[in-house]
Amino acid sequence: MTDNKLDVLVLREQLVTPNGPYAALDVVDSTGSTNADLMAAARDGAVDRTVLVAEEQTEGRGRRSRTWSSPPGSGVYLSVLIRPTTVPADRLGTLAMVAGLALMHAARETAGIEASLKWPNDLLVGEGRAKAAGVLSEVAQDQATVVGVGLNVTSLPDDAEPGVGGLPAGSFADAGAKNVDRTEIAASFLRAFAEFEASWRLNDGDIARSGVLAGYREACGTLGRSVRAELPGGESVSGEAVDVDEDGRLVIELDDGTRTSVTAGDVVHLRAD
Ligand SMILES: Nc1ncnc2c1ncn2[C@@H]1O[C@H](COP(=O)(O)OP(=O)(O)OP(=O)(O)O)[C@@H](O)[C@H]1O
Ligand SMILES: O=C(O)CCCC[C@@H]1SC[C@@H]2NC(=O)N[C@@H]21
Repeated sequence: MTDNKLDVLVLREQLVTPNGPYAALDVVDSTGSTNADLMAAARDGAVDRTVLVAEEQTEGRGRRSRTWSSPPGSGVYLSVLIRPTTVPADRLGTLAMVAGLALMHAARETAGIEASLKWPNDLLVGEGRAKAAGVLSEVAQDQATVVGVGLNVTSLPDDAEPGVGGLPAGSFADAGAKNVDRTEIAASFLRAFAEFEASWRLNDGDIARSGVLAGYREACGTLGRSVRAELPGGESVSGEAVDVDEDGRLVIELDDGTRTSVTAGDVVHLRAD
């Protein structure tokens, strides 16, 4: 656990207009879920590029209604409200990939650790490929989208260990990062996210044209591995993960050489060797 708190003044100074790319940024001591808070704020008219950071979440949520352990002082839990009015609705989901890339950037810049992305958006660290961060992107109304990121800086306390999910929980500290400062990590992530998101938005959410896809493919440790994608209703698709396509789908090559692609929304679990 770290003793120091996130420094809201430093974050605002670096990131909030007129110097930085965000319109507003708050840090709260405790809340249920920063994603839930910004979803409600979006419906109440909160502006584009609003950021909410929490020291602790009591009802942190992961994808597919899973729980995200968010104990005080050991991680970065934040959400960003984006209103990309020119981006078609069917591309909004790819904002989560933008966040995944920004997580890679923050891991490299602040902790100097080796990390990779597990499709669609888990940040894995260390030799055991443990999950140190995840992304939850939710559409509020119209195009308003809340992108939430949970990142373990130090190990989760034993009693906060996540119970379900296919991956062990990891953290920057477990992966060998020293003197990791949560304010620095949050700032690094938010700077990178703003930069990648600006390009994504300028290109109407096209991940190929914005350069997001190229960066993502490079970072994606799932490619080249044998995987089993579990779909709703007990079905599954097994084969080699060979590509991520221009819509962000994972392309899987089956044993008979045919290819099929799966969307993040459809995959309940992705098991990789
Ligand atoms: N702070 C945390 N750090 C790491 N993992 C966590 C944390 N809190 C919860 N989890 C785990 O992450 C899961 C949510 O992530 P996700 O929905 O991506 O599932 P996953 O098991 O990681 O992926 P998959 O099922 O595709 O293998 C939760 O079910 C829980 O097991
Ligand atoms: O891997 C996942 O399942 C996604 C985890 C996302 C967790 C973050 S923490 C900040 C934001 N608020 C939430 O309730 N969830 C996201």
